[in-house]
Amino acid sequence: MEQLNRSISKLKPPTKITSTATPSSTIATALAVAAAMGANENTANNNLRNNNSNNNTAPTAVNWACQDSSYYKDASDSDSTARDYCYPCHYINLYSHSADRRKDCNICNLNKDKTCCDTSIHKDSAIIHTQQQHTTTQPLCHPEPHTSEASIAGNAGTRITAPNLVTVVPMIPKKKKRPAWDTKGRLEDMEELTAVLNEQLQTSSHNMKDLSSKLKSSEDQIAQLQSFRQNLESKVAIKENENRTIFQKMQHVEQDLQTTARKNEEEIHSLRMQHSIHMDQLKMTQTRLKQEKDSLQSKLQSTKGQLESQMQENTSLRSTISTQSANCLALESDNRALKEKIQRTENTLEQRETTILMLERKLAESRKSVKDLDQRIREEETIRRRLHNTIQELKGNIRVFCRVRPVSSSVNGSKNETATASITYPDIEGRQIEFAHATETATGSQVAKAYPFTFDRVFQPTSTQEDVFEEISQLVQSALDGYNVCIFAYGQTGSGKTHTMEGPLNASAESMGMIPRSVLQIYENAEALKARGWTYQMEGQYVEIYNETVNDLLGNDGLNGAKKHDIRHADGKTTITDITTVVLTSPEKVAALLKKAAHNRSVGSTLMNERSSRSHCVFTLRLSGKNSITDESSEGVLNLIDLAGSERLSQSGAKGDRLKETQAINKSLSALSDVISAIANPNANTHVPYRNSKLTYLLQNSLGGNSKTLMFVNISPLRSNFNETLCSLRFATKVNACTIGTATRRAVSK
Ligand SMILES: Nc1ncnc2c1ncn2[C@@H]1O[C@H](COP(=O)(O)OP(=O)(O)OP(=O)(O)O)[C@@H](O)[C@H]1O
Repeated sequence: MEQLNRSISKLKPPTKITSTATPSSTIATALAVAAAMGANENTANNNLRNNNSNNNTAPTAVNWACQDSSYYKDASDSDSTARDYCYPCHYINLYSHSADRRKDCNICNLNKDKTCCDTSIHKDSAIIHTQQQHTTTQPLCHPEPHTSEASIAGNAGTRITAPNLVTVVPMIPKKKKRPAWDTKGRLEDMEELTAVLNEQLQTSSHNMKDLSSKLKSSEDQIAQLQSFRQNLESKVAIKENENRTIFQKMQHVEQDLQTTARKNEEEIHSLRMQHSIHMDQLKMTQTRLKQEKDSLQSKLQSTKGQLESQMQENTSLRSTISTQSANCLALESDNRALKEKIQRTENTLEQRETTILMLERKLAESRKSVKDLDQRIREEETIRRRLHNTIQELKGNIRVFCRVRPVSSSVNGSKNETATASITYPDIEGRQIEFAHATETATGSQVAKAYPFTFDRVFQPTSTQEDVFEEISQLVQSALDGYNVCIFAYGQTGSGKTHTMEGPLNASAESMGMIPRSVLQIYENAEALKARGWTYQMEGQYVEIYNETVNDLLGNDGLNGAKKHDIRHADGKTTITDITTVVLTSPEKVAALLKKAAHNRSVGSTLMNERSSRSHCVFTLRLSGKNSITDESSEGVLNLIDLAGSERLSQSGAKGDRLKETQAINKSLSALSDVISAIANPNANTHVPYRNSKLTYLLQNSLGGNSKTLMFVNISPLRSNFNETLCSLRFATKVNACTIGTATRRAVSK
């Protein structure tokens, strides 16, 4: 059986039905063959019974379908796809092998829920289940043809009747074999057998008739089936056409698909490229993000640390807040107390406001009186200036101060050279100085002789720059008031003229000379006078007279007559051509000016000290004042002069250029002496020889009758310098004896 099943399952399903044999004809043929071959009737009967019993297993389920269930899908088959057709007979397995659902009817293409042309085809699910079981458990093709209940679509009304297979063939009784000698008995058995066989023959004839009629009906059925087959073939042809069309369509679709696939491949390729680029970018981004992540993590760590510290701080702040809350309560109570206090204060304030109003009235009155007082001060300022001038006049318009320089610690030499002269200061007012010097008489004996001198002021070696300036500050004030003031230092080389007028290089506040101190005082006084309506403009010039040549110490052209400068006088004013004039707006600017002058003097000669002692230096400060209240104006000039050393030619032993220098110096100093003598002469018609030297010509307006002049005579305390000191003191006495006219103020009152 299994072998048969396997061989059947190997059969390829035919596309067309080629055999017209039906299952019923197969059965009849089987019976006929069995009979013809004299096969044991028991075997034939058993086959029939088996078939009947098989038929009984699923009598209804197989009525409408091919009974050769071996062509149907066995449940155990690995191919799980259910077959729709019985391929050999082309009958239709209407049902799916799935037990829980029914497929569409393959004949009418309608499912059970719709009306089929032959409703008998469709069975309920229970029957299908039975069919299922039958199909899976019955491998052989059922001998039964389609039942009378079954019908084929397209052949509705034609029913195929099942053959009657229950006609029983009489059985041949079994008898004991008779011995050979029992001829009668054997004859009787033969007769009996003949009767049975006759009966069987009759029955078989009868069956033959039935079978013939059955054959006829089967042939009808075959005819029906053939027409059904033709019907199906035409359907198949239509389907094949449809298949071809579908196939062509499929080819088109395939081509389209291939084109699309190529396009897709290209797209995929470009997408892959993009993808790789994106991947690279993503990797870079990933790296960057990783770095950012790392930095963020480190930041997070630090932030966590900060957070923790802030939390700690928070905790401490909370405790502070609780403390502060307590303090706040205390403060609130204080606040209440303060409010009460404020209320009391406000009351007091109101009283004070009344007082303030009263005071404001008084203030207005006071302001008026202050204004009056200011007016009086201005008037008194004018009076002060007049009185100041009167005092200066009383002191004398030409005054002489003597200053003895201290013995320098750096002085080296023999004992005679470093020995100091015998100097005394007899009066307590500080106006007298007396030298005691031993002189040889005609007899050769040594006689001590006294040389007393009296000046307006004598400064001892211990006197400071401040002491000296205190005495001349009144004259400086006169320049601010609009007078011409001339202060010059006279004396031998090294007697301290430059120290007195300028001070040492890089001087401190204490060691500053008369020039910087005068400028500072002028600035201070000018500032103070601003309150009284005075504003001043200051201009500075610094020139050197060397060998009767005027050099500009503030210019950039160098010295030694690089540029020729002429002295001019006009309208009581002295000017020098091509000279540098610096507007002085602050004391610092004056300091810079002095520094530049010192630099120019130093570059003028490699032997700076030599040159400085051989030239006259004149610093001129012009002061133009204007009073915006009184509309007054004033123009004063302050000349501060460091004269060249006054060595006597006979004693200096100079030769060559030094001789020429000394001659020029002596000439100019002698001219100065002559000018002062002429000015001091009471005869008004006396000629004043200003033009005899560049120095006197330059100082013409400062030495004249309308100026205030102060001469420092600087002397050395050394005995070795006694003769020169004596000469200087005698010249100073001569100057001091002069009485020059009253100085006039260059002021305009409008
Ligand atoms: N009153 C003083 N106190 C301290 N030192 C002084 C005083 N007078 C002069 N000297 C010092 O004596 C030296 C010479 O002084 P200074 O150069 O002022 O003399 P001078 O008369 O200007 O000489 P020259 O005619 O050569 O220019 C300087 O070193 C200076 O510091």
